[in-house]
Amino acid sequence: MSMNQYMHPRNIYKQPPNFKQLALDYPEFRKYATQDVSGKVTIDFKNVGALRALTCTLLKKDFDLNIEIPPGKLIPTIPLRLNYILWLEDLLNLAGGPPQARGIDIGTGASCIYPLLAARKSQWSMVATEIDPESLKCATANVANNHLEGLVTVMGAQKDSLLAQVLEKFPGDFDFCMCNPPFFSTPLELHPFFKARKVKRPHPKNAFCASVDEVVATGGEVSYISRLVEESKAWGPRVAIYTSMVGHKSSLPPLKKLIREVGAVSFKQTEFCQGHTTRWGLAWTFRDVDLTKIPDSLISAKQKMAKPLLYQIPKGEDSKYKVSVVCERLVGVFKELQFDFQEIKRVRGLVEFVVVAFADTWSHQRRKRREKLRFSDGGRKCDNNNLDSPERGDVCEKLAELGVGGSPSSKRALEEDCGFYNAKKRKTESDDCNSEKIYLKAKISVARVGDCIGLELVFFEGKGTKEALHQVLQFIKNNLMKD
Ligand SMILES: C[S@@+](CC[C@H](N)C(=O)[O-])C[C@H]1O[C@@H](n2cnc3c(N)ncnc32)[C@H](O)[C@@H]1O
Repeated sequence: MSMNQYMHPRNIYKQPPNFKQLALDYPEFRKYATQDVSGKVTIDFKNVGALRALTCTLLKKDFDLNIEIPPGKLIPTIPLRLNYILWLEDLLNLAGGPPQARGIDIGTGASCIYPLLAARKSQWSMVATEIDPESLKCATANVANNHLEGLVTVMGAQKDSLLAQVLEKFPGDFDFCMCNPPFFSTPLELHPFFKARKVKRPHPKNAFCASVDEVVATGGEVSYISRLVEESKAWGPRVAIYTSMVGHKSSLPPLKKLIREVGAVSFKQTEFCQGHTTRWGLAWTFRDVDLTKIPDSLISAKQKMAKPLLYQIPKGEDSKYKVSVVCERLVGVFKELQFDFQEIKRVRGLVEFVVVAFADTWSHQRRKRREKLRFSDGGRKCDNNNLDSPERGDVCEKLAELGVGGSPSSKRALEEDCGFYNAKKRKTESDDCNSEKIYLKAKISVARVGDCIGLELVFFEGKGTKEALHQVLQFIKNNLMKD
């Protein structure tokens, strides 16, 4: 499935480029364009020349940038690169940075894509580093050809350092740093067999268009970005927001752990989607900025489609095992937790509520309950819902299929994508805005499925993140049907 719909909301390539028009307007692109019997114009994505022409043409058409990419060097996909720049814009707005930000691009490549886009699109001033002499030469030429030397400085770099060489050479603070690291640890990983790591995952559709040195580094991206995180610890607030792209989902947990360990104040994770490719972005800061506060409207549709939490209410006495009784008790729980709540739908076998919490009113109660259990029940976990029961699986599956109350159809699990860590909470003007005060907003539905009753909880927004919803579900499990 193409994931263009999940691109950043401001990405102009959410609407795919019109290849027919590109072929009419740009002779270099036309060379690679073919028309099928239905009149549809396309290119061969396995042809490196066609990919290079597409990238150069889009840069020319949409950003008035003229770039050269030598044979064998990485050809950047523009929609994905633009996703990263737009996310940086959001982060910088959050940090109250100046409109003309000052940034560092680590490993800019022959195209110098990020600094050129940043300078042309947003007038940011950029220092770009590169270790490969040929790429360095080409990046410098690309900047000059576009008359952007006033905003972009390209500098040769040493392999053993990522940030130090820039921060030692250029005084003053930077608003951000960015990095598209070499994702792989060995050239073997570039083989299509390894790239299609999962049975269900299709083989890459595009030609491989980079040199091995550009995309392979000892230890792969985890080691590379870990170096960046370690270096960021040394430079702390000299750079307002440190960021990196991440190529593999499996790299996120160790990196987030390290970000926590080096004492970042807050961090944020995002997804960059384009075509059949998903990449991730990590941002962290040592300044007093809460990166988790990216406004909801800017979170991609995919992130909003959080996987709902499902729970089958264990069967008890017949007279109490009714949707109406469960709802009554649920309302009791909402009141106990001081939720603002509203019933938004009631049809046969289905009731939906929207609930809003302005503080965590459940954690203490969980602790007290756990303690009570430890003494009364020998520490056995009180979860009368048998997680291994096949029946439970069926009901949850059914609930998910039903998409109770229009819940998201996507079943892809989403990771916790932000953290508060040591956030030094400071009252700001925006704290007075109501939505900023929301700790948790969610939809909670009660539905009958066959002869069972299930709950579905969907996270909407709130500082408590999805973690808070997990905790609320746990509270409901522990309290809903108790007498
Ligand atoms: C995956 S490429 C990214 C190129 C470009 N930023 C892009 O997104 O298309 C990684 C680049 O980082 C460069 N590189 C690797 N280690 C580096 C280091 N320590 N300092 C600066 N550049 C480095 C490589 O030569 C390569 O050009």
